[in-house]
Amino acid sequence: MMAYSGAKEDGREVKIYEYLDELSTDLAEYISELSEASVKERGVFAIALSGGSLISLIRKLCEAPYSKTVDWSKWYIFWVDERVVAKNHADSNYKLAKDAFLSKVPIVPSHVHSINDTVSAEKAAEDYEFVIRQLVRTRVISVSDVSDCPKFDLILLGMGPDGHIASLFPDHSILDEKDEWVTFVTDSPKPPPERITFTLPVINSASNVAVVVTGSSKAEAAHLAIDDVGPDVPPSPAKMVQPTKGKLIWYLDKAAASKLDCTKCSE
Ligand SMILES: O=C(O)[C@H](O)[C@@H](O)[C@H](O)[C@H](O)COP(=O)(O)O
Repeated sequence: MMAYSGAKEDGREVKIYEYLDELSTDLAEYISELSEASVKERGVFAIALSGGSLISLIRKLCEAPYSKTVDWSKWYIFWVDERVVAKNHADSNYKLAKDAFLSKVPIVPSHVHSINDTVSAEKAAEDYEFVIRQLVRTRVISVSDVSDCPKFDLILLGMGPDGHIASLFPDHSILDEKDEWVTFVTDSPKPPPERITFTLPVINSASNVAVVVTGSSKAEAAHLAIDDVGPDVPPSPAKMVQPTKGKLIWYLDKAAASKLDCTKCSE
């Protein structure tokens, strides 16, 4: 049973689940509904994945009914962030998604847009932005009418205990990046150090963003990102996820939600 689902004043929704199994069932249903709506509206579904625990939480999409009901041929896959390692390396977000998800559903191989793993982080970010530009031009990826940024149908994020999302880490100058769509870091505090990442303007231009957070190690970061903690606490990267026109949903398990202020959470 879901413990709590509440819409906040600013259009965000926070969903809290007693059991991981329920969270992942609901998440699969949510993704399949967005896919259906997007295919109906635009003929395609452009989704960007992160790495980490998120991937195992979307695994139900590979099972019935979704394995059969989702229009996989219309899916285009991107990575919100990627570690700059070979695609067959254990640290690769591509490999993680491929092994646990993409290889189990009939996605068209040419619709899977992973990074160039043979070049530097800087060049990989540049190449990836170029790929995205081409697909915006042909409207495989929609475009935001407010920011000129790509408008992904869905961006899926995890969050670290330090409040990072994608490869946007706290107190990093990358958080101020306004011009690039995809940028790089060579000093990630979470290994491996070299990564490429979507920038905040791209994340905040998406039609839908879901932040999926589980486990007690993330409870404090979830509280700081979701609750109103006043102007004295500098916003974490996760708090800076505020889609301009899109919809934001937080999917939390009970442990990750254990430090939220919300009074209704225990109802
Ligand atoms: O490449 C990465 O490291 C991920 O894309 C990263 O942004 C991840 O989503 C968070 O670190 C949460 O990871 P966990 O859910 O595994 O804690």
